Amino acid sequence: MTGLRRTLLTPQGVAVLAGLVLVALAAALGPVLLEHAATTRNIADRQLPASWAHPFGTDELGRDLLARTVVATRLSVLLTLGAAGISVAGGVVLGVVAAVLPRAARRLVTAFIDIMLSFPWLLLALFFSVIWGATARGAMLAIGFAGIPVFARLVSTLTAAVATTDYVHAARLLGSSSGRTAVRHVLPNILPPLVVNTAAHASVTLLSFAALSFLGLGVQPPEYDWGRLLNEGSKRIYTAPMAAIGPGIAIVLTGVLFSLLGELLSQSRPRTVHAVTAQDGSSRPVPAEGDAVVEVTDLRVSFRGDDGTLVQRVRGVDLTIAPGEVVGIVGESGSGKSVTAMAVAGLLGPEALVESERLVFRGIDMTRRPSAAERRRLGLEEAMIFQDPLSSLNPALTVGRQLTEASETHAGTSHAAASARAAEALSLVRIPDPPRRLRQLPHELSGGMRQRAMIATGLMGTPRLIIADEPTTALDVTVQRQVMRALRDAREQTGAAILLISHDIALVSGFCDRIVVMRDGVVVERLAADRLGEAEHPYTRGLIACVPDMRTDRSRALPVIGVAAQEEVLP
Ligand SMILES: Nc1ncnc2c1ncn2[C@@H]1O[C@H](COP(=O)(O)OP(=O)(O)OP(=O)(O)O)[C@@H](O)[C@H]1O
Repeated sequence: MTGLRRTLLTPQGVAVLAGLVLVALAAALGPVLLEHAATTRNIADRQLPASWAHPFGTDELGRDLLARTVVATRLSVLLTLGAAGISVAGGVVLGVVAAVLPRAARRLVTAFIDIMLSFPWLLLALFFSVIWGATARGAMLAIGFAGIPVFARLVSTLTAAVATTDYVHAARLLGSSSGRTAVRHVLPNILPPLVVNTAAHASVTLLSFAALSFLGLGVQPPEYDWGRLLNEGSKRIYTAPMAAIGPGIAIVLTGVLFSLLGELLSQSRPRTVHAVTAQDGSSRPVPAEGDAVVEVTDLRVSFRGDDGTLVQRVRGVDLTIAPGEVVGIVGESGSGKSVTAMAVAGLLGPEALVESERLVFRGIDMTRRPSAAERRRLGLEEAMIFQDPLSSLNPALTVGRQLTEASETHAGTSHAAASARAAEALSLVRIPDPPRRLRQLPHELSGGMRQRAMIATGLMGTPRLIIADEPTTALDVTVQRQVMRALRDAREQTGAAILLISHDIALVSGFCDRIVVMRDGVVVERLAADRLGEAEHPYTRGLIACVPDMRTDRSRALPVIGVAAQEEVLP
């Protein structure tokens, strides 16, 4: 909102606002104040050229064309808004449906949208106007429907992009239903670009109305809009040019205003973020010791390759995490660390084929769809911290809103109690001035603070497992230390187990109890963190050899992992 206000206070913003106010006044007051001048016939003054008395001249019945142009504002603008509304509403419905349908049906709808888009827009409008007839209503429906494919494509693309973001994954992890996720997380984030495009599209819609009315297919006498006036004036373009230029100016200026409004809205779009969950009680619940938090046996995850064949990316992984244990998964990029963690969290999408002998989180079978009660438990007991804190927080919601969401939803905590808990969680991860930070949007926090806010999100429930997927990769070294300290504090406070994913074996060995080394979808070695020196697998030793220390000869290149593993170039 601040961004919008700032943009509107620029000279361009003020000019656009003033123009829009003028158009709104003409639409509201024109038919009231000028109806008489616009409709009174005066045969003596017929077809006069422009003069001081009649700046746009008069028509063949002696009616003042300036008055008629002003009066026509209302119908022109209403028809434009009506048609744009139809395009947007139809586009949102079709676009969201296209984005959520199963793969085959989605392809069908997308192909239909693509075919519609391949026709020039005005051609579609002409086609529809033949169906609905040459009336003002028919033109509005025709232009509105012709615009639906444009918005359907925009919405399906935006929805698909938002649906794969970390904060939507996080919302799913917190047990948010599809409807709630769409309304709370997807819609607010596709709304700004949608509004921007709607404003820009309105100018095209206005021009299309003018075109249809000009062709005699739109508004019919005795009604008149700017296109109709342009049509009538064009017949006298050589003798009384203002009869056509007058309505033409109205069309162009209003169209430019709509375009500029779209431009201004796009400039003021905030860049955003989102985070957390909670519970009321004053004393922080400590999970009971007992069975393993995570039990994974023979996990296999496959994705379809470009040629349609299934490619196994995780191949037979076994993993057990005890309560409170800190386990690290290390391995080079593409080794399957994240996919393993996402499978544990139940966050892999339908594109992944997950098979396993056993995939259990605290008694919940993660291979099948969880029940409502299990979803609630998962929302409170699992926390996920992704690599990029900016993309893991919903940019459209305040930090406080994101922190309190899960506790209010799943634990039934009151808003006041959840807010107090959120402030407590932020202090716990050492974010100063929690009340102020809770009111801010994610982009107003620094990168390290955002990551710590994500950790605080996990503290709002009763976390049994915190999955941190490369939580410090995007941060500089000092901030990395703060984030790792926050993670350690979180563990001490809650007793939660931690699954830390990283390619940095030094970071993992300093933080974890146990290390699991993955390569090419397979676990190649398991080690106690304090026994790195005893690593046996050449790949693990290669990873260790790549970590520089105080004794490293800086004039020599570090070993390359693959080469180190193959040639066993090891310390
Ligand atoms: N949605 C997906 N569709 C197809 N392939 C995928 C998908 N997600 C992951 N993969 C593939 O699975 C393999 C393992 O990916 P994963 O993200 O687990 O690697 P990683 O070890 O976490 O590496 P990084 O540190 O780069 O994230 C990669 O080859 C990746 O391309």
